[in-house]
Amino acid sequence: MTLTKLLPDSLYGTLVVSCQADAGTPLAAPTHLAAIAAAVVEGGASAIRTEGLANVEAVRACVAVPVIGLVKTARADTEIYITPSIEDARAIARAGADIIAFDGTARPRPASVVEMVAAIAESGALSMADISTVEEARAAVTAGADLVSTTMAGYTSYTPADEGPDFGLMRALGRAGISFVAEGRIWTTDEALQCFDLGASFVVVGSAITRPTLITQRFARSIAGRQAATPQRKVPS
Ligand SMILES: CC(=O)N[C@H](C=O)[C@@H](O)[C@H](O)[C@H](O)COP(=O)(O)O
Repeated sequence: MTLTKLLPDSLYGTLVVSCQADAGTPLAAPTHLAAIAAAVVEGGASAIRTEGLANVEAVRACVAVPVIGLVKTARADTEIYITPSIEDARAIARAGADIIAFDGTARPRPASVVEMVAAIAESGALSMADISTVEEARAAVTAGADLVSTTMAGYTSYTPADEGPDFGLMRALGRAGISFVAEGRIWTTDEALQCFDLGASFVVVGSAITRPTLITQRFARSIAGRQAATPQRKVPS
């Protein structure tokens, strides 16, 4: 059996960590993201999901685990920003990704899901369709996607943007007999375990592990809220 055929099985029941940083933020450099990737692999991450060609290359060179690659591209002609085109997918494969994540939603798009899956298969990588509904998941599976992930739940105009993971979608995917990866707004270990209880093949956690600005904001806001409700006195001098 080829490595790519074995790959999804090797990730089954594990934690994958997404290492991404928005352009212009302090960690947005391939060396920084590769260092974070190495650190989370030491902590037990079974694979790394990362964005941008230079980051995929740097992470690939730095860790021995599988790399899920994508590019985020803001285009005037489409809402689709996760690996919108066939050329993007080919470039990510050349950068060394084992799995290529792409937008698998039903929105108008430069290349169809069928075309994206075919191009990714041709590149030798596995495809991961980022979906937001059961119908999109079903269409991606029919198109031959190797994995479907709940990544886009809450990020399309027709899905609810809850604070936490979309457990409702996971439950519905399970009921429909569709294998899925749980991704998006998983902030606690309990939430990660609940994803597995609902049938997730593996979970992808990003912000809660690798975005220190967001993690710090959560602590700072929570502490500021408490301070406003019950002000703490200063230690008497
Ligand atoms: C919607 C979208 O563009 N998601 C992106 C996909 O690669 C990333 O920004 C997320 O960090 C990733 O999906 C992990 O999710 P979270 O950071 O919530 O654990």
